[in-house]
Parts: sequence; C-alpha cells; structure tokens
Amino acid sequence: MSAEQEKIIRPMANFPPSIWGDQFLVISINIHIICIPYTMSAEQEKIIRPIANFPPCIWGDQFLVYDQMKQEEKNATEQVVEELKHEVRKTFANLYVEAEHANLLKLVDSIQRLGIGYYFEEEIDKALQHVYDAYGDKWNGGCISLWFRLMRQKGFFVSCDIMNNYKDNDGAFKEKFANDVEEMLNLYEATFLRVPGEVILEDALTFTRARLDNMAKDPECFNNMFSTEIQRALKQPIRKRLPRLEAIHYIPFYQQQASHNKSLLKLAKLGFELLQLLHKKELSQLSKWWKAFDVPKNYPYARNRLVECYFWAQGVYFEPEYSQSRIFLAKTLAVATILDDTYDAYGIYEELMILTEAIERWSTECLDMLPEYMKQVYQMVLDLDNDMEEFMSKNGKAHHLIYWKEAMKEYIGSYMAEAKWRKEGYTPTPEEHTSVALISCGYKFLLITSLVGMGDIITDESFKWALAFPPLVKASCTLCRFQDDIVTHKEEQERNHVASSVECYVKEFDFSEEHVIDLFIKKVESAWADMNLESLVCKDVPMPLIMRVINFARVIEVLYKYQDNFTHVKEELQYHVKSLLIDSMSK
Ligand SMILES: CC(C)=CCC/C(C)=C/COP(=O)(O)OP(=O)(O)O
Ligand SMILES: [Mg+2]
Repeated sequence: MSAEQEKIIRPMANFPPSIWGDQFLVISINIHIICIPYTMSAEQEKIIRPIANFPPCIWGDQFLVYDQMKQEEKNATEQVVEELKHEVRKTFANLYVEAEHANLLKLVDSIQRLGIGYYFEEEIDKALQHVYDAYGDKWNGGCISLWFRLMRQKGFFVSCDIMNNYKDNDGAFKEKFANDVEEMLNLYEATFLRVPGEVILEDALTFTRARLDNMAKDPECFNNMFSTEIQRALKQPIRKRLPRLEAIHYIPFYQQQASHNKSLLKLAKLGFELLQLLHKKELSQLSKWWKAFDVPKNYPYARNRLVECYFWAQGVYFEPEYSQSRIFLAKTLAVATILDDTYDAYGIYEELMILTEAIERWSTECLDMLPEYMKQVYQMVLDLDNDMEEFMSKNGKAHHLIYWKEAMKEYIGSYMAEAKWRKEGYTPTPEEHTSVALISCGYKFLLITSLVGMGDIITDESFKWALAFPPLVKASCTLCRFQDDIVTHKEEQERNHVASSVECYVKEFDFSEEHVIDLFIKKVESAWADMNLESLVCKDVPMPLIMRVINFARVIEVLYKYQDNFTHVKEELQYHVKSLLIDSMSK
C-alpha cells in the first residue's frame, strides 16, 4: 500500500496471541500414527479389530491365461452360426398360422432356455406381440401355463383368470392334470410370475408343489429325464434361474427329447462355446488387472473374490454387447468386497470416518489424509471411475459416471452408519435398520453400476429413476438384504459386527430366531412378487434395465439361498464356475 492509502484507520484490537505454542502438534502426530496400523508396534496396537479370517481365494492364477480358438476355426464357427440362425428364423415364419401358435410359444421357450434368446430378440418380440394381438387375455390355443409365463416374462400383464381352466366347478384343481408331469411342471413354473394378491396362483403353487414332490419320490411313474427336471424345478423355478446356468442343464435335456430341432440344438451348443471364449477373455483381462493389487499381501483381512465377482457380473448380463459394462461391474464388485470388509471386518471407526470423507470428496488430494493401508483401495475406487470414463467419453456419455459416484457415496454412507452403530453397540429398530441396510446391501449401487456403458437404451432418466429408489429396485434390495442376513448373520455375530436384520427383529419383537427367519423367507417371496408386478407396470422403464434387476435377484438365489457361497466357495459354486468358464460344452 502507498503512504496515502496507509492513512486508513483500521479498527485494530490488539488481541492477545495464542498461548498454546506447538504443543498440540505432538498429539496430532499421535492421531496420525493410530491411522497407520502397519507402523504400530504390537504394544501400541491396543485396538481390537473385527477380523473375520475369511478363507483365501481358491482359484490361484488359472484364469490369467486361457486357450484361445484359432482365428480360422472361430471364423468358420461364426459362419455356421449365421447359417443356423437363418434356418431358425425360417422356422419362426412357418409358425404364424393359427394352428401353430402353441408351437410358436414352444419354440420361443426352447430358444430362451437354450440360452440363445439374444440371437432372436426381434423374432421373439414379434412372435409374442403377434400372439398377444390375436388373443389378448383370451388365449385358447392350449399350453395355458406356458403362454402365461412367456407373456408375463416379456412384460405383457395378462390376467391370471385363465388359470380357472385348471379348476373344477367346485373350485378345486382338476385331478386329471395331477398325473400329467409336463402340465404340472408348466403350471408350477407359471406361478412364479405371480404378482401380490393373485390367490389362484398361490393355490396353484401349493397344489403343484405337493404333486411334484410326490412324483419326485416315485420315479417309477415316468422316465429319469423328467425326474431330474422335477427336482431341479422344486429347488429353483425357471423364473429364478440364471440363463447361462439354465442353458448348461437345458441343452442335454432338450437333446434327449425326440422332437428336438437339430439346427436349434447345434446353434445352442456353438453359441455357448463362442460366448464362453469371450467370457474367458474378459476374466483373463480382469485377472491381470486384479493381480497387480496383490490382495493377499495388501488386504489379507478381506475376501479376495475376483472370480466370484465375475460370476456375479456374468449372471447380471452374459450377452456380448454388454462386455464393457460386465467388466466394469465385475471390477466394482471386487473393489466393493474389499470396501465391505474394510468397513465391517478390519477398520476402526476413526479410520473409517477418514475413508468415508475421502470418498465423499473424491479427489487424489485425499490420499495423504488416509491411513496407509487404505490408500491403495481408495486409489482403486478413483481408478474405476477414471478407466470407465475413458470408455464412456467415446460415446459422449461420460457424465453418466456422475450418477454412479452419487450412488457410491450413498452406499459408503450406509457402511459408515453401520460402523457407528457397531461402535456404539447399538441395536437399531427394524425400521432404522432397514433404512440403512437396504442401501448397505449394495444392490441399488450395483444396479446403477450395471447400467453404465449399456448403450443408448440407458439414458439420464434411467439413472435418475434408479437413484430415486423406485419399488422395483427396493424389492431387489429387500430380497438381497434378507436373503444375505438369513445365511450370514450367525458368522458375522461371532465377531464385533453391527446387528443384522435378524438381531434387530429378535430384539424388537422378542421373536425366536427361527420365527424371524421364517418371516424373512416370506419377505423374500413377496419381494419376488413385487418385482414381478413392477416389471409389468413400469412401462417407461426399458426391458433390458428390468432384466438387470431380475438377474441381480437371480444371482442371490445362487450365492445366498442356503448358505453364504460367496464367502465360503463350496462345490456347487465351483461347479458352476467350471462349467461356465473352464469346461467345454459336450458335443
Ligand atoms: C452386493 C455387494 C456389494 C457385493 C460385493 C460383495 C459383498 C460385499 C457381498 C456381501 O457381503 P456381506 O454378506 O458381508 O454383506 P454385508 O456386510 O452387507 O452383510
Ligand atoms: Mg460384510
């Protein structure tokens, strides 16, 4: 300032200086030390961490490399596939006459169950629209249950009144159907497309389940082929099956049927094989990416589950067009697993506060404030965004990642809320718990993850819709949370862990654990009915998005139905992974 300007008289107060000097620097250094566990001596490390001792990864490095098909062989296979597709298209065309409508439905069902529905998306849409336009709700071409299931699967809200055809005048189910295995199976499968309040379908489920149960115990009645089908259906109906796993079982079953279409069978096998090559390539690419993080060394407390995460992502979508999204989803799942275990199987409250704030701020500048062991996982989170942004900006859709980040922040916020309850030893009321646990189950965040990169069908509106937590998404989160807690809560409570929904309900209502679990099984069933309803009434939501929600729910059926197969990878999941990603389809 010039001497002139200096004439200004400032209202100076001459406040006394700080009296504390630098003495608190030392304390803040101590706080910093607490945040860096690897530099702490055993003495200093008085902190008791909620360690879980999760089993290690069982797969080793086997997916790093894979057997590739020679280019000439691949080209030749693709050529045959095109020819076979052409032939199947001709079959469609022949079935449009009225007398063949039931066969048209059977063709659609076989194609879908053989796992090659994505080859004939247009033909299937056209065929079902044709049947709907011709009959509306008044289908009279036989195979009622098959018609009902296929229509509802595709989003046509046909009435369940047609099921009265299975009943006598006195309202009981006709006994003449009871010995018809195929009809019983079809009716049973149709009941899983019911929406809340469809009593006739609930009764049909009770009726068919009892009959099929008896048939399964009496293999003399029919051939072996159906016996296996019945047992599989009783364990898991078609509505809840992952399409790729269904193809593995259905292809040999279809082959055994005398009436099978040879071109279709061959196409299903070749299609499976070609797609398996792509999946192997993706997993190999992911394995290389993951290996660089050296999870066993850097995150020994966490579940190292890349292969299982890939299985998860592949369950959500297996089609070639979603390759980039599938990879992004698998990466996000693998990182989310480390985060989940950091929040509830290693981190202490003060450290988690810092990590939560860093994720909220989303900047490399936050790296310095993090405890040493968290730095890498934080960088992994930032890189998920950076890597996907590169791909998304090619299509001018990089801004979709803003929604993804918003969802991630909400998800991490719910982990922090649980960490707080854990620290306080507080058991929330079921209501308080649900508001957090439906987000912490991860399914809202993962659904939003799965939409990134799916193509033009997904718009800003799709993300806004999902972020607003509509009933369809809420139902899938409900199912995920309760099914997960039913099988994981015992093991979790052996360490210092936030109360799961089971403990919250036991405490609030003074119910026995068994009773709470029965209640949750019913909640899971009604969440399926809610998803069915929403998938029929959400007309503004594109079908490919709805199918992601359904497939996420189907993955839960595999990973959490009877036990926690994600944490403890037993024979059944190993078998699935091998048949999808290692073994070749038998010719
Ligand atoms: C759905 C997500 C996020 C998948 C990633 C893997 C994961 C965290 C699974 C659930 O683990 P958990 O049984 O420990 O879940 P929680 O800690 O929420 O009970
Ligand atoms: Mg957990």
